[in-house]
Amino acid sequence: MVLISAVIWCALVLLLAYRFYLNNIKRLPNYPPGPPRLPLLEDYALLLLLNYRHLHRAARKLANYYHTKLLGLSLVGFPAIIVQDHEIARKILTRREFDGRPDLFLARLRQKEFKQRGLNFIDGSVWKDQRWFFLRHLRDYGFGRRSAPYELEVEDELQQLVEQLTSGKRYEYESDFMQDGGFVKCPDVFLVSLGNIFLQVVSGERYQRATAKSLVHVGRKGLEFLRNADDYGTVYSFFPWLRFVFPFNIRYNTMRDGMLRVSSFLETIIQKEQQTFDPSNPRHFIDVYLREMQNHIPQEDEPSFQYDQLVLGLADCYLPGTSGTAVQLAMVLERLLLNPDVMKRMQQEIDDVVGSGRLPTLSDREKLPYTEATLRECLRIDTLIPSGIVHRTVQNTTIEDYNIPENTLLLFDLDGINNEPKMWGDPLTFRPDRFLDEAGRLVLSKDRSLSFSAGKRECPGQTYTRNTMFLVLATLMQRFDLRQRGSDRMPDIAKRRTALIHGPDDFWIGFIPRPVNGGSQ
Ligand code: HEM
Repeated sequence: MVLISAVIWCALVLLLAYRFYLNNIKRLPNYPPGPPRLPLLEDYALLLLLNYRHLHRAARKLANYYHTKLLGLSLVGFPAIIVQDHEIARKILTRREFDGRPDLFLARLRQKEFKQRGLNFIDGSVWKDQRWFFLRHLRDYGFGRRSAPYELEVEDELQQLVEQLTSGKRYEYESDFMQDGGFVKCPDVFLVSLGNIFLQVVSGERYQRATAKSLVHVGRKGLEFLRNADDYGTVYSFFPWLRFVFPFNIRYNTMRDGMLRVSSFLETIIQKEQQTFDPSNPRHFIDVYLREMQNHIPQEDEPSFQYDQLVLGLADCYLPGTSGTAVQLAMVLERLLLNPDVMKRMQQEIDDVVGSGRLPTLSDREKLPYTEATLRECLRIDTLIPSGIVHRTVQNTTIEDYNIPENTLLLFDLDGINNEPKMWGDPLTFRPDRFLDEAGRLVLSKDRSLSFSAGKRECPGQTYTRNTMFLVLATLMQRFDLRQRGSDRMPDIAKRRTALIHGPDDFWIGFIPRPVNGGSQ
């Protein structure tokens, strides 16, 4: 009897072990190479062990170890593939079966009631409709295209930035990011201008300097989300209940509070506009969306053209347009501190073409190829979103002869691709000239970077971002030299961290006015 029981127990244990092996460790047939699927935190734990500061670099290390450009992992209960190669990434990004998004808890925690809303983390027909509507109608108010009235507003906003940097702090709230001697904290110093430049499109209004405290506050909250989330879903997408457990609740609360503050700020703006809304006379994007909400008959479980979709859709634009772009600009300034010759050459170009009697405009852009090339080099070498935003396969498919099941996650090592030695030769050298020909003309085909991704999910803010960053950078270079505080060290690129975005910790920098008659100092 004892023997029979022992045999039954052994068989049971073996059976359970075999099931565990099949479900958790055995790799899918003909699946890209990678480590075995580990229990609990799966390969996320391995990435944390290899490089918890930069998960995308940990994945690259594993890909090198397995000699593959397509690394097969397992994340949040799904098979996952990390694409390391430029050509393969471009091919995948243009195939429709890779356009889905996974339903991650990280995405849901951004919404008040944990609903899947916004533009970043929805898919299917709702995503197509919403993305189209946002882009189509934001453009009407100047987003990502030439528009004389909008450009005048942007110019006025940048004039205010120049005034602020020249005259120093005036309001109490500015002491958090402005010190005597023209020193300001990055990225905070850009939050008001970038906030206003975006709000002009969506609400037709900008905050005056005296009342712009809320733009700094909400920009900081956005940063808290971007600096605490990560591109692999965070531990909360594996175990959402961890948000109730100390000390995991701290990071969770920071992310959630950050996102909810951004949303509630945008809600305040929407509600203000609702009070004077007239459907026959739309004044800006919010009005156009509110009008569509009135005309739209909601279907069950279909969030198109509903209030909470407007809020999170705007948040998905406001966050990268302010906090994200401010960090990218902060990295531009770091590169210029490290490469003063590049800064001098840009200043010379701007002096020659624009002079100092007016601010640079988008019409000057073609005649400022070195400035444009510098911006492109910054976006390449310092890839803001190193792994992009995770995609999902919507059907069984293949990549490079590997079988890829439906619901596989896809991450793209955009940072690795933008810095591939094979493609760039000397990727770690900051060299804007790589985008110019012998005559100093910009050659767009030389810019094969993927900082904004590609395909149908490509960043819809790309043109808007390039326009805005060009104007900010050209204005700053025309009007100021950069200087560090005596006690500060030169930027150390190796000290940066990667969360959802890559970037430095906050730092201080001095803007020293240049002579107004043009010419470098
Ligand atoms: C330096 C600034 C920016 C960078 C580097 C950047 C980069 C990216 C990347 C890599 C993606 C992922 C694309 C994919 O899934 O394949 C993305 C998506 C997105 N970006 Fe940007 N972005 C920036 C600024 C902006 C701005 C200013 C806006 C809007 C005002 C914006 C709105 C979006 C939206 C809505 C998506 C999701 C698109 C979709 O899922 O269809 N981004 N961005």
